[in-house]
Amino acid sequence: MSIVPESERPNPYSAYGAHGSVLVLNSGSSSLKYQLVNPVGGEAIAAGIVERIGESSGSVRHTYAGNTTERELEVPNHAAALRLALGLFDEIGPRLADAGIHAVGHRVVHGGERFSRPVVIDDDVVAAIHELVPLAPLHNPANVQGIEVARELLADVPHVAVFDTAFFQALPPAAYTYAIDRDVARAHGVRRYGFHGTSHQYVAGKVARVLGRRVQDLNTIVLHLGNGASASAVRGGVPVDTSMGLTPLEGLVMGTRSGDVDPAVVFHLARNAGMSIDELDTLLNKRSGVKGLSGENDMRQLRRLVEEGDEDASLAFDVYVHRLKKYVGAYLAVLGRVDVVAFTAGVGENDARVRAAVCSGLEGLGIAVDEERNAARAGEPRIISPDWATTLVMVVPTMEELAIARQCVEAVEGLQPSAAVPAG
Ligand SMILES: Nc1ncnc2c1ncn2[C@@H]1O[C@H](COP(=O)(O)OP(=O)(O)O)[C@@H](O)[C@H]1O
Ligand SMILES: CC(=O)OP(=O)(O)O
Ligand SMILES: [Mg+2]
Repeated sequence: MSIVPESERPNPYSAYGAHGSVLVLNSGSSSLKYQLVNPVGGEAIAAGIVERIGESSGSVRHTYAGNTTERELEVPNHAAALRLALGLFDEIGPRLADAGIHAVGHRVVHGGERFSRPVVIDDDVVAAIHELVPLAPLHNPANVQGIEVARELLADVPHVAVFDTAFFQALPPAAYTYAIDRDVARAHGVRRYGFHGTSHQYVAGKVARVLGRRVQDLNTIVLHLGNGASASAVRGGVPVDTSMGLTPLEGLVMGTRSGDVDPAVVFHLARNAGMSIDELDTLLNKRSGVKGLSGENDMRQLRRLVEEGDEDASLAFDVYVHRLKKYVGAYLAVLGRVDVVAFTAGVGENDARVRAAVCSGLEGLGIAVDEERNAARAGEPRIISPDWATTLVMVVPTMEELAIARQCVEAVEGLQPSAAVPAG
């Protein structure tokens, strides 16, 4: 299989021609990323990020027409962050009133069992997202704040919620069920939901599109390696397993999150270290992962420490890679046949060393990376495995904002969702 040139790929979204731009808002636990996107061509018209929300020294960066404006300032909460961002559109451009905004798309992290596709937001949807706060205490409160302020400031356009969990609502019961007392589990919504679904779905679809294949014919392992990180096994466009669970804590080792641990670690520390539930939550979500092991959560800094011979950093890197390799092996077994392993997100797209380490030793399974192809840098999807490999290893930049923008148009227009259509 090889890459089909962009000019020869049909654009299934050209029918969206009439729909102007979509403002996409992605509220994280301490940041707000935003992008004004053209859903047809896919380009970002303007983009920005507000960081360190709730801390004493926050910052904002806004890019429009090739110019980037940066400011340091205190941003007390997500509502203030959004007012700040929208103010920058009017100050620096493009003016919101002139931007042809067709809809506002909100990334919502937890949609529970209720939402398996994007929905146009009304008061009932806001209440439902609020009800899911206990399942996503780090993410859903910020999402609700973002939605409330955006609906107030951009009252004339439809707002759409696009859920990280939606794609994974198609997981089979064997993959989403925890083997615990079924009555307790049902009463409290305890099951695996999966996250980063917009990215996993986009990348699985994009792989098919750039290879000129039907997504229905491909089995793909997607490795979304950002600050949060997750793996998925996708058979014919449908997810059959993923590494995150009830919350985005399970699975891979992440920047600050532990990923899989024996749940008895929690009981042990509660009983013997006197730690409270909130302290344990903070320990596993914010003081663990590669940061917990090395002091650094940013992969670039971690790699610098490894190169300086820091032993803690080396162990952190090895633990990170070991966990990833285990998930690749597990998903090979789940899928039976794997056509593509696709790396995406900040680490997956940029860190050749991580990709090489994850694939090393897998030659017997038909998986390998070619050193030269792996080292090449490009913003486009590409193949990095050698010609002899039976599984393609690819780097596929994720475009969550574009995927959200397109799902927004589909929800507003009542179009067939693009779930099975190769996106992008
Ligand atoms: N050139 C690079 N090499 C290695 N890691 C990188 C590089 N650029 C970004 N990253 C890593 O990507 C991560 C952030 O990825 P991103 O997908 O933006 O995450 P999130 O959306 O969760 O904030 C950081 O850990 C950062 O270290
Ligand atoms: C769900 C999740 O982990 O999101 P993020 O990677 O943005 O923290
Ligand atoms: Mg991300």
